[in-house]
Order: sequence, then structure tokens, then C-alpha cells
Amino acid sequence: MATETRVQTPAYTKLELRTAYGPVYREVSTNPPREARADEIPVIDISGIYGDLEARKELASRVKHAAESTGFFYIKGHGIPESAIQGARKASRDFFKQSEEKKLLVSKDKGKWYNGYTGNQTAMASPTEGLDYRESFAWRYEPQYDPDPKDPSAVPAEVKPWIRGENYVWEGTDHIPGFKEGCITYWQECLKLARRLVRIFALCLDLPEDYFDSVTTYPGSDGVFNYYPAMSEEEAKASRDIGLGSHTDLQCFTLLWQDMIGGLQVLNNGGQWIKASPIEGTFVVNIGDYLMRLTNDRMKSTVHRVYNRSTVDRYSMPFFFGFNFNETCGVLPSCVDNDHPAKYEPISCGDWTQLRFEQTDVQPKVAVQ
Ligand SMILES: O=C(O)CCC(=O)C(=O)O
Ligand SMILES: [Fe+2]
Repeated sequence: MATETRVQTPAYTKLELRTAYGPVYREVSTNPPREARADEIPVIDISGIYGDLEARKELASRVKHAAESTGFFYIKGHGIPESAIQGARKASRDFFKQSEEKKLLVSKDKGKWYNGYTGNQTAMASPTEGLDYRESFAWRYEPQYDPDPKDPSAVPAEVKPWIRGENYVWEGTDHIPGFKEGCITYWQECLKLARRLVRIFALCLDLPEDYFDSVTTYPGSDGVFNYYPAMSEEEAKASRDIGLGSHTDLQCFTLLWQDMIGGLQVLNNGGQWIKASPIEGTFVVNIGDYLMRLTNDRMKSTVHRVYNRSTVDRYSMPFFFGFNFNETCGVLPSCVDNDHPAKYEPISCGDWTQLRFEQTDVQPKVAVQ
């Protein structure tokens, strides 16, 4: 009797990730992605953020739990007006539906600091997964738009070299009615919420609530529109592209609005992909590398990706929040003790971000945010 030889598919494959200090590798299960359970990516009602100290402390305990386990959670009751979201969605659609020639008016290559347009299949978040089937438009902090009003002529000398916004993104889009307003209004709402949320993080870390206020006056705050173009049925079947390759976010935390198409996946501790499927009315919040570092790895910056071969367009709008780029910060005092010495040297959020952008720069200026 002939013996049957079965070719076993390997249970794990190797995934290459980019970090500030070069590539790292993760073992990833070949099991198909499954839906996340509520205890893995919980939905947290954050309306207590607008309440009294008791409510804020109660919220902090739930945020702490999520930040220290998967590092991902959904927020509802966030207070970002629907009109601001819809205004940004319209701006995003109006931008991406333009001709390539018009979009290239604000090409990332025109600037110094990763503002503007990145074309489809010109960036590669993870070398294992090939080019990203994604277009994006990014704009970064400028004091004149800060919802906490700032006198642009009074920006401290040490902060000035770290202001990363570039005006060409607005000049090259001023033919799109209401575009800049749609972007800035949404960005301002995200920034207001992020400044409240960073106070919740201070509470999570047993620090005074205002601990981070002085380092978030001119903060890292990058607005991004992501567009994942639809594929035909045939293209989808033949495609080897992924929407956005596996990566971690860079700064303190990300507020992510996603439409209802789906595709966001999170790599859990066991190397299993879990789906962070869209939930109407929520944002996804996830911890970034800089906060993980400051908390001595207590809070988790988790690998994620967008796996999208949809036959309809997908849009998402992340907002990346960090500290003033000039501020050099080390591991937080509440995250070290005799048994847990600081694992990391102090570094500024600006230098940290730049290090990783340079790693991702396969060709100049194609960094994933
Ligand atoms: O499009 C998404 O849902 C996620 C985007 C993302 O992870 C990013 O832009 O860093
Ligand atoms: Fe991301």
C-alpha cells in the first residue's frame, strides 16, 4: 500500500518589520485572520473624559487595561462632531478622485518633512508584504491652526526647527473647494481630543493629570487621509498586494477613523492576525512606539496592517499624536523601580520619528506614517 505524503503548510511564517534601529522579525501564524474578541479590542465609552475627576479616573482604569494588553481599543462617546468627520471624508474623496497630475502638485517629494501625496504602490511598509496598494495625503503640525490658539510669531526658538507642517500642501490644493477647511477642522477636533486623552494616559501611569501638558503645546500631530482604491474581481483574485503592510505607529497614540469596508488587522501576542472590523460611530485608538518606550514597554505598540482587496474603495483617516518634537524624554519615573530599570535612553519624539522615517525610506520620501 502506497504511503500518502502530505505536504503540511507551515504553521508559522516570518514577517519583517521596520524599526528605528533596523529590521526585526516576527513569527506569524498562517491561520486565517479571525474577528477580534471584545476582551482583545474592547469598545470603551470615553464620554467620562468630559466629566469630573472621578469619571476620568474610572475611564483611565479601562484605558490602562487595554493599553497594556493588546494596545488597541475602540472609542465611542468621543465628542468629535459628525460634521467634522463628514467634512474630512468629503475633502479626502475630492482629493483622491483628481487626476494623478493634479495629485502630484502636492507630491511628498516636493517637501522636506513627509507632507503631501504618496502615490499607489510607491511605498512599502513591510518588505515581506510588498508594495502598499494605497494612496495617502498627509499634513503636519503648524501653530497657526492649533485649536489652543498660538501666536505663530511667538513659537519658542527651540521648538521652531521642529515645526513640520509645509504650506505647499494647501497651495497645491486651493482649487478644491472647502478642502483645507475640511482637513483643518477635522485635525483640530482630533488634536483637542488627543490633548484630553493624553491626560487620561497620565492618570493610567499614576502621574498627575497635567504631567504631559507642557510637552504637548506644539505636539506631533499628523493628519493623514488614506485611500485604498477598489480592485476589479479579476484584479482582486490575481493580486499579491496588501493595502498597507505590517507596521507599528511611531508616536504616542493614534486616533483612527475608518469607513465600514474593513481590512484593518492586528497581530496578537500569539502571532495570530485578528480583525479590528469597523464599528459605526467609533474611532480605533492604538499605542505608538514612543509611548511604549516611555512606559518601559508597559503599554504596547502593536503591529497592524490593512489587508484590502475590496472591489469598492476604502478610506481611513488616522491622526498621529506625540510630544513636542524638541522635548527629550526618558522612561517615566512611575515605570521604573528596582526590579524594572529603564530599558531605554532618553530621546525626543522628533528624533525618534525621523529615525524610523529614514529606515522606511526605500526610495526617498515614501515613508509610512
Ligand atoms: O487604514 C487603516 O485602517 C489603518 C492605517 C494605518 O495603520 C496607518 O496609516 O498607520
Ligand atoms: Fe498604522
